[in-house]
Amino acid sequence: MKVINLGTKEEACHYVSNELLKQIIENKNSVLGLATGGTMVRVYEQLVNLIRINEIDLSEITTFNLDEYIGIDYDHPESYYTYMHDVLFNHLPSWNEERIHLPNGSSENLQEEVIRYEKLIDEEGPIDIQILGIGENGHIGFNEPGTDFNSLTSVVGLTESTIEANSRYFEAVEEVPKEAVSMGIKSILKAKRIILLAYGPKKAQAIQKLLTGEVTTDLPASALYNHPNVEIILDNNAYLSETDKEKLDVID
Ligand SMILES: N[C@@H]1[C@@H](O)[C@H](O)[C@@H](COP(=O)(O)O)O[C@@H]1O
Repeated sequence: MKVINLGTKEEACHYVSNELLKQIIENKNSVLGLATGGTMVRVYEQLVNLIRINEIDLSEITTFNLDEYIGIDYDHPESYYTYMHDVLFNHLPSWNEERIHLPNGSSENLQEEVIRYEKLIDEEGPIDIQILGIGENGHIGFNEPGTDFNSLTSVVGLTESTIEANSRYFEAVEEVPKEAVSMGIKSILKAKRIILLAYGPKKAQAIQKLLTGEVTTDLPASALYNHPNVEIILDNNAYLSETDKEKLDVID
């Protein structure tokens, strides 16, 4: 695992958008694993600019998103389908909608849906680059603490802490869905290369735990130690110096 502190949010996001760009330029049939959350908004803004400047055709690119809420329609303003279209897909005309994949959290048969999605990843994959954010409790995708590292795409319950953290995107905490369809930890680790991006002080504690090197289901992101090609991209706020760590112990 490589851990790189790029100092600022802007630089950290730029590293990720630039690696996606390089992948797309290298192979016009690339398969990208995409993530949502506030963390990725700037990455996608930068990527849109880079793709426009370089006049890149995206029609052969395949994308898979990590997760989608259950209990809100795909056209709900806070669905990940809406997020991805608002932030990335609608800004570039050459995406091929048939190659854009998100789990369908509104499916009437979720058991079939999770099998369909995992099978599709296997058929169209492997994913060349999977980008990840991290939850304040160390979740990746919507794989909460306690999730088996062998998990495949499934219906998952969200913890109180995730519901609370994600309530900033909804009008009230009661409106945050309590379940989602998420790629599992094993599904995520099928990617050839993984880049996890974390910035800001709210992620410092999860990153601090990750960097202890302990591999435990209490911290889903620690499963990444079982993958040979992972980069953790940070800013000064998410990466704690020794002095900062002491402060964190005091807070604990
Ligand atoms: N399911 C998503 C994750 O994929 C994301 O990485 C994380 C962090 O979100 P944010 O970037 O808004 O802090 O939580 C959400 O719940």
